[in-house]
Amino acid sequence: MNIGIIGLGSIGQMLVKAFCKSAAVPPEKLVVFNRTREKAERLQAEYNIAIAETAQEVCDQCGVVFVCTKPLDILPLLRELSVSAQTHVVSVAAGVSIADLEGVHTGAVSKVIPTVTSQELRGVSLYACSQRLSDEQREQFLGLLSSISLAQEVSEQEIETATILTSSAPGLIAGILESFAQAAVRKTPELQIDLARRMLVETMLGTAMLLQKEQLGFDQLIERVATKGGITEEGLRVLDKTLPSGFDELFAMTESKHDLLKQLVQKQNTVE
Ligand SMILES: NC(=O)C1=CN([C@@H]2O[C@H](COP(=O)(O)OP(=O)(O)OC[C@H]3O[C@@H](n4cnc5c(N)ncnc54)[C@H](O)[C@@H]3O)[C@@H](O)[C@H]2O)C=CC1
Ligand SMILES: O=C(O)[C@@H]1CCC=N1
Repeated sequence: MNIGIIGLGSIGQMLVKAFCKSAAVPPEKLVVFNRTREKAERLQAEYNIAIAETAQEVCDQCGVVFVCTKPLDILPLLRELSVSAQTHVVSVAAGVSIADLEGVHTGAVSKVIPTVTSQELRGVSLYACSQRLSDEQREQFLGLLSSISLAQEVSEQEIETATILTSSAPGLIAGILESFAQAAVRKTPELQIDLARRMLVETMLGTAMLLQKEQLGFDQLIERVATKGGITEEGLRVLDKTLPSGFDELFAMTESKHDLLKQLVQKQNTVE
């Protein structure tokens, strides 16, 4: 069965690369369409995927179609298309619900929140499916997500907060690391910023591996690093003072943005 991808921005491209890297989908069975054809051609040069002339062609040729456009482009695009009820439509958009998707497609629909880290076959794909999926469709869908990530089913109540932890997190972590590196250089200008960044990346990789390989809890790792009466303890005290309120604000602001997006999507449902 062919797998379709409409929209080749960050996430559409990640899916192409990850499905090819994991060998979950033979490249010739990946059928893609992007508004700007050059993006598709660049990917084709590397992966030998098939390029469709239109989004409709993707839907006509594929049993599963990942729609990877921006949230406000999802429903208008699906309304324009004529998609067989046999086709499983998967939206990756934040703020577009299963009910929204069921309103524009008569067949099976799912929602997945992928992460850019799945290009390295790591990270978590959050997903929620409609009741309309057959056992076979569900198994195939899970197989695809599991080939590129840890596939985690979540309720639509959980998905927004979980999105911040899994899908926004690579960007947020990069922001935290940049701030960490900049502060180090402000403190000690002799230290080169690029060296500070490289040190943090290597340290982050090592930290993640240690946590995972030894199945350490965060508290256990802290205990291992923070020598009693030592230096790290002082740093942790500062973080305890400043981070909780910062993260509370982060979740409040991202929730507001999710709410705004959902309102705009709902407006698209009522305009006709
Ligand atoms: N970037 C990320 O890490 C994540 C993004 N998402 C979701 O993925 C979706 C896409 O996000 P990005 O990839 O970051 O955006 P992007 O702006 O990089 O990509 C959107 C792509 O869709 C194409 N496009 C727009 N309308 C189209 C149409 N009618 N037909 C074909 N192609 C069309 C654009 O040319 C562009 O290449 C959003 O809905 C976002 O919520 C979800 C999880 C993570
Ligand atoms: O920032 C965004 O809107 C998308 C959804 C989650 C990650 N990136």
